[in-house]
Amino acid sequence: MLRIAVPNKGSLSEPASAMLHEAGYRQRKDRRELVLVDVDNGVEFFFLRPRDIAVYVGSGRLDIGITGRDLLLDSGSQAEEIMQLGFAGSTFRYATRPGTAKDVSEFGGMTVATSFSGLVTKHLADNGVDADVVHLDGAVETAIQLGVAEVIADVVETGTTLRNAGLEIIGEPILESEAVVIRRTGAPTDDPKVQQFLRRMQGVLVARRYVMMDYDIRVEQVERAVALTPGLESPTVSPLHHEGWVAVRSMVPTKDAQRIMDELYDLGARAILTTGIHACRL
Ligand SMILES: Nc1ncnc2c1ncn2[C@@H]1O[C@H](COP(=O)(O)OP(=O)(O)OP(=O)(O)O)[C@@H](O)[C@H]1O
Ligand SMILES: O=P(O)(O)OC[C@H]1O[C@H](OP(=O)(O)OP(=O)(O)O)[C@H](O)[C@@H]1O
Ligand SMILES: [Mg+2]
Repeated sequence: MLRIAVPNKGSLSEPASAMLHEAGYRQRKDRRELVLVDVDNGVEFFFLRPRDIAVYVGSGRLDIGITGRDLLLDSGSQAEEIMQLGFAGSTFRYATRPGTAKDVSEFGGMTVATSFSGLVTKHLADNGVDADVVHLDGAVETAIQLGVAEVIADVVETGTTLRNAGLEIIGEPILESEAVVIRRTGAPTDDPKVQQFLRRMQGVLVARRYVMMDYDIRVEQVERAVALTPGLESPTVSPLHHEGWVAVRSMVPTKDAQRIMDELYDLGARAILTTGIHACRL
């Protein structure tokens, strides 16, 4: 059985389970369930703290896991990213009270509070900055107000939490993070069970990002039309009973679908339809 670590709480938990469910796997109904065996799909899910997932996978006890890139790098585990999942997107950044420092190079002698001390210690060292790092479990924004640190390093999504704490972002992002699939560093890449899992997850991403578009168009315009809807490989073009017309079927990115429909209409296409994709294997 393939053994997979899934976040049991926090920002990663619900979207990860939703994606696994869309990929056809059983998911827990009760948040207190710790292990779930999906016999039909040959998979065993372990619901673990997001922060611990890289440790389990890095130790080789579990085959793969879903976690955040920031948590993976912070852990220092022998695990590597093998797929990006497109949710829990955030940046990891320094922040201070206005006027404290303009750049990481000015943090020397200061104290930096963070829940990601592995990541921050490495980043400061890489930049040749001699600052103290104090590890806190969460709500690190408050550390400055309470005098524990002059600088914090934390996850920033909208920036609202920082603004509410009267803090400003300093310098470039330390990293850009999102949910990722990880495995033990150097594990064999050709394990068929892992490959099948990745294809299923890829199928969910494609189903979420693309719609199927169908339209009818005059033969003379078909080259210009398919330039707008090239599809992933090549569009299907079929003859219509009505002579001089063809039907075209192609996948298009959901975010571009309305614009493409307008442009196809202007080219003379008619009966332009989009339909959702529920699942796919590329
Ligand atoms: N506001 C957010 N937007 C996007 N991603 C986030 C946000 N907060 C945390 N994350 C991501 O979630 C992961 C952290 O997981 P964790 O469950 O520890 O944090 P959390 O969602 O803040 O939960 P907790 O309630 O335990 O603090 C990291 O990969 C982080 O980048
Ligand atoms: O930029 P924003 O959109 O405001 O989001 C970022 C905030 O979200 C997370 O906090 P969370 O609410 O999980 O609290 P925590 O600090 O206890 O983890 C993160 O730690 C930041 O504080
Ligand atoms: Mg949090």
